Amino acid sequence: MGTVVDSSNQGAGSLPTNKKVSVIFVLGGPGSGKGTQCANIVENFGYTHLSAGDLLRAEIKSGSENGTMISNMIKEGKIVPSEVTIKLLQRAIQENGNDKFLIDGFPRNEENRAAFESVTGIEPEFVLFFDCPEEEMERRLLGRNQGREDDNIDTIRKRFKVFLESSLPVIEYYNSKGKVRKIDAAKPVGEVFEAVKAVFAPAVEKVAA
Ligand SMILES: Nc1ncnc2c1ncn2[C@@H]1O[C@H](COP(=O)(O)OP(=O)(O)OP(=O)(O)O)[C@@H](O)[C@H]1O
Ligand SMILES: Nc1ccn([C@@H]2O[C@H](COP(=O)(O)O)[C@@H](O)[C@H]2O)c(=O)n1
Ligand SMILES: [Mg+2]
Repeated sequence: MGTVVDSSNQGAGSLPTNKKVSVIFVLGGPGSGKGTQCANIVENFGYTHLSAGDLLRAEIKSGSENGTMISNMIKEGKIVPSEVTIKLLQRAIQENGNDKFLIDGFPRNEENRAAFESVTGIEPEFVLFFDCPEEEMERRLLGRNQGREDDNIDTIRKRFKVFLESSLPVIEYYNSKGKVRKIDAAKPVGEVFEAVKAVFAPAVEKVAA
């Protein structure tokens, strides 16, 4: 458990200023199936899904002053400064009644990881890592058809490079702390979810016992 302090909400309003939350980071390369499996976990285990990428895309749509910068970074497959993404995550956590969150696609680099920890004081319960070969991820992204501006071959290659150079070291960091639960994400959706369930079920059984 960690505590999210909402400094923009001190002393007034209906949101709690300090909220204890349990967080699981959901990581893996672009197209590894993070969003797909988070939807299954939400349905079966009562977590709230927060996708950092979705929050950034919503921020662009909202007409925010950061919108153009975020949009340019996403088109280039680059990582948006932590300060921006962490504010969006903190707000989403504060505004949600749940206390259990899947944070999908974050932390994406060492700056994300260190800043989130120092700003929120939250350590993840564990990191769910969807491991998938690049050829399979590329095939999935090119077939996704959700109109994402970054699902084109040029940006996909840039995103793979960023994943290898900046995101994998974060997974290695958590692995050195014994926190990574690695899933073979190259299998069909149902089989991947069976492996995910095996990670979540023991925790639920312990609570029920
Ligand atoms: N195990 C799977 N087998 C085949 N296709 C899959 C599998 N999991 C997800 N997909 C499909 O692959 C595409 C990418 O999946 P998804 O959006 O869940 O990935 P993601 O990791 O969230 O990607 P991104 O990092 O780009 O947001 C989607 O079209 C999804 O339906
Ligand atoms: N922590 C993050 C997460 C995402 N981004 C940017 O959004 C793009 C799409 O992310 P998905 O998880 O939805 O694939 C990503 O390529 C980054 O440009 C980010 O900056 N920081
Ligand atoms: Mg996704």
